[in-house]
Amino acid sequence: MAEPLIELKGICKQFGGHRVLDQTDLTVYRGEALAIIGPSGTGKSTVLRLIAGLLAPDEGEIFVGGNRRVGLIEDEPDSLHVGMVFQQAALFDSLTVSENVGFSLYQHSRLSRQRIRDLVERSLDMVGLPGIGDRMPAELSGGMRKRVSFARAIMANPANPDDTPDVLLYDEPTAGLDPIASTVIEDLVRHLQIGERGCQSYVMVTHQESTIRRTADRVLFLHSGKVQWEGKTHEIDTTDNPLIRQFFSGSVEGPIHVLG
Ligand SMILES: Nc1ncnc2c1ncn2[C@@H]1O[C@H](COP(=O)(O)OP(=O)(O)OP(=O)(O)O)[C@@H](O)[C@H]1O
Repeated sequence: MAEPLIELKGICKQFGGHRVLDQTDLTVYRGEALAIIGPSGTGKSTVLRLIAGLLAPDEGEIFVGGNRRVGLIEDEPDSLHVGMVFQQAALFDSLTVSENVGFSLYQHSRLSRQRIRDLVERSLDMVGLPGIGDRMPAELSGGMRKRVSFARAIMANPANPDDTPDVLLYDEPTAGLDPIASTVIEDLVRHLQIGERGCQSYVMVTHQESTIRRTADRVLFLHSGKVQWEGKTHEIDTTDNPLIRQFFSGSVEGPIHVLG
């Protein structure tokens, strides 16, 4: 039996009187690649922020590595290192791509500038954007900026192996990317999972079908405040669950109502 890394038990969360999560139970197991999917506004990013300790539940308990979390991550660090890859983070427009990607190492490490530049170039290479380190963010397309943000998010400090997270959270890393750029990121997510010093466990929030199929081993479908379906990724093709059938067919007919 796989070991639970993160457990959400009976979580309720509401915003402005709207209950987004309603007695939600959810477990992330060690070594698994889990996708959380579901219609827009159903609370997927909220779940990631709860897992990350950036948001506190109104009710319920969160266990991280078997320990009950009290408060937010800023109050008390977790016993496990939860890493985040939130690509929406804006780039600094006045810095070059290279300075953006290496920002954290320039600020907080004792590595030489040349070493950081080499690491930055490797990271840019991994997202399929070699040789653009001297450009300014304004010169890039939206999709390129997103990949540069991804390159920044996966920068590791080789002088500090403890940097490797126990679980990584990805919030829509391929949204807005063309199919080929999406494949580059999807392959990279898997590569980061199995690679040397990789992080074996991750939670992926995505709407993109290719990303669900290529990066997840297990899928949770969130709707109306609860996990309504869970299964192995290949089971999304065989289940007769009406929510899954409607979601993957894209039909407006069915139990999921399109938000206006
Ligand atoms: N800080 C907040 N203040 C007010 N409302 C919020 C806040 N965060 C989330 N919400 C609301 O909670 C609901 C769920 O938001 P969330 O971003 O978790 O959904 P999601 O499933 O990730 O959506 P999408 O797929 O569209 O990104 C939405 O109605 C959203 O407007």
